[in-house]
Amino acid sequence: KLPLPPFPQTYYASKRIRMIPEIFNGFSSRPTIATFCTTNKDLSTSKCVLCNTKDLQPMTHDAARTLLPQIAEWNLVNEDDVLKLRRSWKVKTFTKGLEFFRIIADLAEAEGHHPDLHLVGWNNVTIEIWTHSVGGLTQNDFILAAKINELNLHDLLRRKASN
Ligand SMILES: C[C@H](O)[C@H](O)[C@H]1CNC2=NC(N)=NC(=O)C2=N1
Repeated sequence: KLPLPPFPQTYYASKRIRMIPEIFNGFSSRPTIATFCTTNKDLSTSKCVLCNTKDLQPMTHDAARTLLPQIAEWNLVNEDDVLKLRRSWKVKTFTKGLEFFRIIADLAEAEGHHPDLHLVGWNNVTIEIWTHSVGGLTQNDFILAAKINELNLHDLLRRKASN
């Protein structure tokens, strides 16, 4: 395994980079040109692709770690070797939790990409996002997470306890 070269910003000059096999070894071997989102704005204004797109492969842990800073408050988890994105919120009431799910459902339907929704202990919402068709993470997951971060869920959420 070659030591991974540092990711100089030049790679993102035109927001299009040649996939470097060593870094994106989860992708098809031949270097492909892909639009690589470089800021949260890019992710939240991108569109999910169909998950049955040919050549869609799970991204490497390193690639996921590189993208993670662009989706504030989301965590990267590894469950039975499946990388997923996870974020939790506290909602004001159980029914506001269901309203939360409704908003997320409309977004997911619009994107054709769907999260796993959990509502536990009446007011704890957790969302997990991963691409089931590839058994791991793809850019779709980061796009959906970025779009969830742009939603104004203020009236559904409990104010953070001011410490
Ligand atoms: C064809 C269409 O893209 C697939 O059925 C979609 C639907 N929503 C999806 N959502 C997620 N998270 N993973 C998938 O693999 C997936 N597949």
